[in-house]
Amino acid sequence: MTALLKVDGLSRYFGGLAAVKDLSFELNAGEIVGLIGPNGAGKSTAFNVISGSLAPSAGRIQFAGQSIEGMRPSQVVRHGLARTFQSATVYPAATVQENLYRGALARFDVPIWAQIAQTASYRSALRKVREEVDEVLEITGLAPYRDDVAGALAYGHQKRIGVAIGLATRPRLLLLDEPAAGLNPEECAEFGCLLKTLRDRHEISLLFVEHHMALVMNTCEKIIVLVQGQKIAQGTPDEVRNNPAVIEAYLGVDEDAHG
Ligand SMILES: Nc1ncnc2c1ncn2[C@@H]1O[C@H](COP(=O)(O)OP(=O)(O)OP(=O)(O)O)[C@@H](O)[C@H]1O
Repeated sequence: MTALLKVDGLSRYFGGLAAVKDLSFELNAGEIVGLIGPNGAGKSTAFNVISGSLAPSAGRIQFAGQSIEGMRPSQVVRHGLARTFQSATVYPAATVQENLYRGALARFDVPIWAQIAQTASYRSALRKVREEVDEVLEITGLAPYRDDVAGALAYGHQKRIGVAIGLATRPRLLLLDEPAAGLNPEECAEFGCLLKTLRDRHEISLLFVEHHMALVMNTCEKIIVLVQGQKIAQGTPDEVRNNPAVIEAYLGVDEDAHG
């Protein structure tokens, strides 16, 4: 099977600090993969480099057989790889629907002046994305809130808008940075269902960073563990859960075991 995403020897330094060091992994089409690790392990940096927000110091990134390292985020999105951010990153004063149009229009190279001037090219792009936005609103359960101002919605819904903006770019792979942060257990379980629906019914592969272990263990078939910028383990939830290096370095050794 050809990998959809292939990360090979990826490093990113900040001065002398190796935030990500020699990271290699593959994600196949249709997989849900979790990237976990303690605070400061390099997860967000890895996301930023893969999605084009940060240039790599070394290494290669292939997406759907094409080299994408060094591309700008807008180019990466057009190749079918989108991401969400830790903060909900919605436009709070815009309606839910307007937020999604911004995501959808990212696929078309319509400059901001053309959007303001409502040129023919902008209106044509809008027509194309209208149905797609409706579909994303349905998938994410946001359809009843389409005309509500995003900033006035509950936090759980705002997090969904972040995901919906990413989906509106019609990605083959969606990178989610801490999608469940701040959600209550019920919202978190619903979120896990949404992720599985995206993969099972809409053929979107997912790579996500998350501290919420129950969500990671219940949703991912493959987990990559980073500690201090380096991959220390990779495997199924059971393999990772039972890996002594992960238990010691990440999950923490049971204090009583020493007593
Ligand atoms: N722009 C930057 N300049 C300098 N150092 C940075 C920068 N971004 C990240 N770092 C450092 O790189 C290391 C990895 O940070 P990163 O945010 O990628 O970790 P993380 O695993 O996402 O952490 P968290 O779970 O807390 O979000 C940390 O030591 C951090 O301080």
